[in-house]
Amino acid sequence: MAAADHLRIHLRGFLPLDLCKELSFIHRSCSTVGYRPNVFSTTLAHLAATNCAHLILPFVTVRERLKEKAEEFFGCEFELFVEFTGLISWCRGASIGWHSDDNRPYLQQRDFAAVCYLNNHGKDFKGGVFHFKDGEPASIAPVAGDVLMYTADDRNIHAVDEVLDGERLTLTLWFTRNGTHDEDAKLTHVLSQILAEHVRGKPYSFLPLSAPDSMYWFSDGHFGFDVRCARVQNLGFKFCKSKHQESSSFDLANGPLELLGRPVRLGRGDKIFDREFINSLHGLQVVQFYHLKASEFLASGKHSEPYTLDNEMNGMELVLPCDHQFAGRVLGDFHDDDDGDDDDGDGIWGHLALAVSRWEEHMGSLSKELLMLIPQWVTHQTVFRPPTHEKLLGSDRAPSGTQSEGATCAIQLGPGTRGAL
Ligand SMILES: O=C(O)CCC(=O)C(=O)O
Ligand SMILES: [Fe+2]
Repeated sequence: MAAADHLRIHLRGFLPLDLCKELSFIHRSCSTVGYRPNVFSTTLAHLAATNCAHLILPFVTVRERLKEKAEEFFGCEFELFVEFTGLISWCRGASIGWHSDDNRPYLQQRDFAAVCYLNNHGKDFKGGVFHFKDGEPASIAPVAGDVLMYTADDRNIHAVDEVLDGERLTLTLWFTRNGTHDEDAKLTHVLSQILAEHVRGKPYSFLPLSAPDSMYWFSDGHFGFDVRCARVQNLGFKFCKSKHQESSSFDLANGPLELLGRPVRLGRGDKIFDREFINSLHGLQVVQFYHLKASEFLASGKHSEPYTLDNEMNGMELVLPCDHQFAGRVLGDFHDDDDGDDDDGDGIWGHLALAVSRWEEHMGSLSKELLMLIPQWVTHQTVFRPPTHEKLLGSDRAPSGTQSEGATCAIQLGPGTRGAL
């Protein structure tokens, strides 16, 4: 079958909804301001650079399945490399006019694209419909779990309508025949360094490391916000000072946003959750994990872990130059009908306490899995899921080709660690 025979395919329900949600969790916990106006992105290289290499694991199986599907459909078995993998979200105002995906000199290696939709047009965002200039299907309104694959050349000129409200989220991959642009070679190089440090006595830590503050700063030239603050705010929380912080003793050479790289606590209303997070990204990941898991916590009947609250909010909220109204306009108000959480305060704090320990367990188990896999990945210069590894991990990974990839969330290998293995 020649590639010319098949230019594009719309695959419905290719990604399980659990995986869509887990990838959304990763994006909302780790994204930085993206490469174009009104866009946020989370690349695998960024995850590796910010102590979050273990969060590459939920991508591995779907990445392999997408590459296999592209090779089969476009008739180029064993010829393709993944050139780029990223979570990309477009917020209000983002759009792209008619283009092909190889339309710049530095993009000419791109042969095929796979765009996986992680949320729904109409429900999670308005606008953002995809159009091909010629041929069928002509227009695609994103549905969570659907994938669009197409050749990256000018036989697939396409455009995306402006996003009018909410945040439109995709997992986007490009494939190439050119091995010098192999993303896996770059990733395995970085991961081998991480493993070498771990072995040499700097134990792998799953506590996130902040990138420079400028990477989280979103601005339209007049107003601005820090995306870490905005995403915590969007779920009803705010960053508060650490209990031990004497702000006067800080030398904030680069301004108040520096406080987001230091220990923080989480507040809601007039109460502070009395737990220190190593930095704002750590707090943000736990809040997003709480949101991801709230309905599961309710259904399991496990509602709470012990927690204490500090009622002294006065003067404790971090004063940052974030325009929350602007952030609300850009990112939209977050609605998720099935998070299962009502707004009664006690339930929220109990669930947050539960999320803290479950987050540690989950990240601890992903980190162990990553450290086990890196040697094989480095040997083969490929990021892959060895079949024997699935068996070792037990029954929570169904065979590929079924609704299976979301299962990484279910793995729990034991009690929480303290962030370093
Ligand atoms: O997100 C989409 O539907 C397509 C985006 C696109 O065309 C691109 O990033 O080149
Ligand atoms: Fe495109």
